[in-house]
Amino acid sequence: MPDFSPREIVSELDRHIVGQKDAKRAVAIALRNRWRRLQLDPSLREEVLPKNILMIGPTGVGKTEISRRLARLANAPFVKVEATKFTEIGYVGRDVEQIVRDLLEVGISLVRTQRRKDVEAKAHLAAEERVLDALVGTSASPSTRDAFRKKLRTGELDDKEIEVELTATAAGAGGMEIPGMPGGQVINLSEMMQKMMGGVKKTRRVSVKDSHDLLTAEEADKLIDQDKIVAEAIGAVENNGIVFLDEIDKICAKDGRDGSVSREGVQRDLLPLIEGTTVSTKHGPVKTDHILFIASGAFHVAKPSDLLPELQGRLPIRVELKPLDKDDFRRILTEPQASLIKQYVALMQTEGVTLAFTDDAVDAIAEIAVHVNATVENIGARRLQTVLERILDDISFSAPDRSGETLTVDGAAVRAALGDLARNTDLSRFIL
Ligand SMILES: Nc1ncnc2c1ncn2[C@@H]1O[C@H](COP(=O)(O)OP(=O)(O)OP(=O)(O)O)[C@@H](O)[C@H]1O
Repeated sequence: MPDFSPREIVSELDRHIVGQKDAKRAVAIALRNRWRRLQLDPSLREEVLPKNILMIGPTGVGKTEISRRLARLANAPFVKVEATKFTEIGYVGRDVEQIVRDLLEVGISLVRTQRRKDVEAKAHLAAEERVLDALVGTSASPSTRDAFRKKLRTGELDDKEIEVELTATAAGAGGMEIPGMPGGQVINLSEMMQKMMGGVKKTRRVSVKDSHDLLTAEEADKLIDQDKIVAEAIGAVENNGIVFLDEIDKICAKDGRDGSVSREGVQRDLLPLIEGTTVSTKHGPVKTDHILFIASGAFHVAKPSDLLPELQGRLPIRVELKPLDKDDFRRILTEPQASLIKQYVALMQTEGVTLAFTDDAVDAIAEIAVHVNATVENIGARRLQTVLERILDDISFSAPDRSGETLTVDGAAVRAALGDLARNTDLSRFIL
């Protein structure tokens, strides 16, 4: 786990998210607390529970984005779940445990990617040998092999087709849940087959270029110990995992009137996960005590105090995210490291088109987004995407024919493209 200070975490989040200082501070402290906890004596470490967070704010103002970026920064397994999903018909109480199983799958693929990277150089060489075997056979003289190796490295042989034997790995292959069996009792057929037959081999015809990634991944998997990956992933989930529970306000009302599952019931089901329980998964038990839960909701109708008292107690840190105004939109368009405008400029660059936006244009886009949010529906910063897409529709379509040109979008162009549309509420309901 990286040992960033709260200040460093906030400044890292600042590179992607505009404003929302309180929320950034809260998640930064939560992350640092996890690092602090891991420095403690093991006996005390078990006692320190995470201070889960309740984010309150309208849609599209950065709640998910802050949590997702935090997870990426911490290299932490992360899942986002809509709490309302569990009010659907057909829901059975223990489905909430699936959250932890999903989190573990995310953790496993995170750890596997890291470990693959660690052995990449070695795996790369081993894969090269296998490509050479396929090209010249195993009995070719060393000088022939070397000659081909050179050609391989310069990419001369990229398009040549070869036959390679690949193992159908258990990795990623789904397990099969047996109806009626308690959750987590899963039979993984491909894993069983592998154990019985020592791996199922399959011959595939692929180009030299494509074979390389496949073989490197396979060689890397041979170099890493799968059991260790699972053990490490369980550790990462238990100590470092983050669950983002969206729409928690929607499970506040006392009872679903439409025959769906009682909302309070869903809160009760969620409670043990947040309080700390052990969930059985096909990879083994996972303890949830130290998983960080970030719950989020608009709380337009229901209030945090409408949640079950036990749940309120488990979400002690409350942060409010502010609605975004025109100035925020202007900054969101331009400041973040991969802001929407930077993305469009880069995309057009691939066509040889130089796209530029004047300050006046950014101003006009922000203004239209605020206007449509106010008159149609407030979807926060997501509105910028629909507005920009509309403005750049023509340019996007004709870009391949305009290679070499510089296209400047100014305020007048924005207003010309959208002014009438934005003023017509009925029309913008469909288009913007
Ligand atoms: N303050 C912000 N700075 C930069 N980008 C933002 C900001 N707020 C929202 N966005 C962008 O808007 C989009 C939606 O934001 P996000 O997913 O965080 O919404 P949210 O607040 O979690 O809403 P919901 O509860 O509906 O999921 C994302 O693409 C995000 O990058």
